[in-house]
Amino acid sequence: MSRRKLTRQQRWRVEKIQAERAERASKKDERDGERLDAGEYSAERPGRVAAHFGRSLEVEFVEGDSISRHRCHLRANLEGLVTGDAVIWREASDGSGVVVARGERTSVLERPDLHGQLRPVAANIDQILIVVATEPEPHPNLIDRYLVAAENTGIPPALILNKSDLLPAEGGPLRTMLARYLELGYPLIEASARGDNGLDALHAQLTDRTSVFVGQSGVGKSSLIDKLLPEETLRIGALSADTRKGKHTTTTARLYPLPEGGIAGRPREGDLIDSPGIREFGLWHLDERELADGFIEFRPFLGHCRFRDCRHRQEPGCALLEAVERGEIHPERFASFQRIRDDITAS
Ligand SMILES: Nc1nc2c(ncn2[C@@H]2O[C@H](COP(=O)(O)OP(=O)(O)OP(=O)(O)O)[C@@H](O)[C@H]2O)c(=O)[nH]1
Ligand SMILES: [Zn+2]
Repeated sequence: MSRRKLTRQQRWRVEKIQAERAERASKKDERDGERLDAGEYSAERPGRVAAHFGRSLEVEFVEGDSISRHRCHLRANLEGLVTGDAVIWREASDGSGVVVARGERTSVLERPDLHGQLRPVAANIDQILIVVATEPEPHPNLIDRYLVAAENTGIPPALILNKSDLLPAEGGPLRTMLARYLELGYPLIEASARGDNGLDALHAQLTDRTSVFVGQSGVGKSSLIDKLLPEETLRIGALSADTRKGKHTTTTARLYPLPEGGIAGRPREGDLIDSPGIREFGLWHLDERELADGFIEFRPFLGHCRFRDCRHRQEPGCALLEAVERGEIHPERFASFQRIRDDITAS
């Protein structure tokens, strides 16, 4: 494991300590309602939730090229804010603040909590970057699973083929398979966290958007993020080295500004939201209809089967089966759909 990766894991642990501090500070927060009325806060400003710690938040405030972060607490009636949320906040003279309102969400990523209930973990994400590599080789149907999950959130996905330095000269089976997704209209970027191959294309894909990286362990998400974020950005939020080793911690999703070319001090190019929970993004609570709808090339045929409750197995007049026959749906994608359906209906 790389040294920088350890640093990131420590940082996630440090967030827990911050959360505990915030909890202690929250008692003091109760007095702030009175301070608001007494006019001790600035006028209202737009901001974005950069991290969430128990009862307080870190709000990012962008003014021209300068970005500042402010520990904020919430007005009593504001609940359920997540990283990435647009907010209205007011700053106190000591740089802390209070969040007074939440903006509309354009999208939300959810995952199940300990009780299996879906909870939002991040909001206003513009794209899901699905990272794959030749090594580790993707599990069967893995890419389709990620694509379906992404389609279900309404957030556009793009595919990143990392470790392009390991691709055989003739391309190899993974690249051939990925060409199919390009035909379906999904953006595909070949990149390498070793060297600079594809980095320009990756930066272009990230520009003016809020992105998340997902993908199976070992494909190089951390390595790519290390390339995109300068060291000081990665250290945001780390107050001191963690001393409580081995303690289970819940970690918050974090919003990082991406500077142009990954170089500190350059203007912001886009944003990245990352957390272990987001990386494990998957197919939560999908039913068969949502699954079929997640295969974008199936959509024109859905609702056109002879039987309204067609399950697209062997039914006569099945519009999907006919589309496979005519070559309008790739048989591998259809097989993948069937396999995932069998998995989700078996559980
Ligand atoms: N050859 C090559 N190796 C890479 C590349 N990117 C990452 N690696 C290596 O692949 C291994 C896994 O990379 P990570 O960045 O830790 O992968 P990850 O996706 O973050 O894994 P998790 O943190 O477990 O989710 C490391 O040994 C990296 O050095 C690449 O572009 N080319
Ligand atoms: Zn059918």
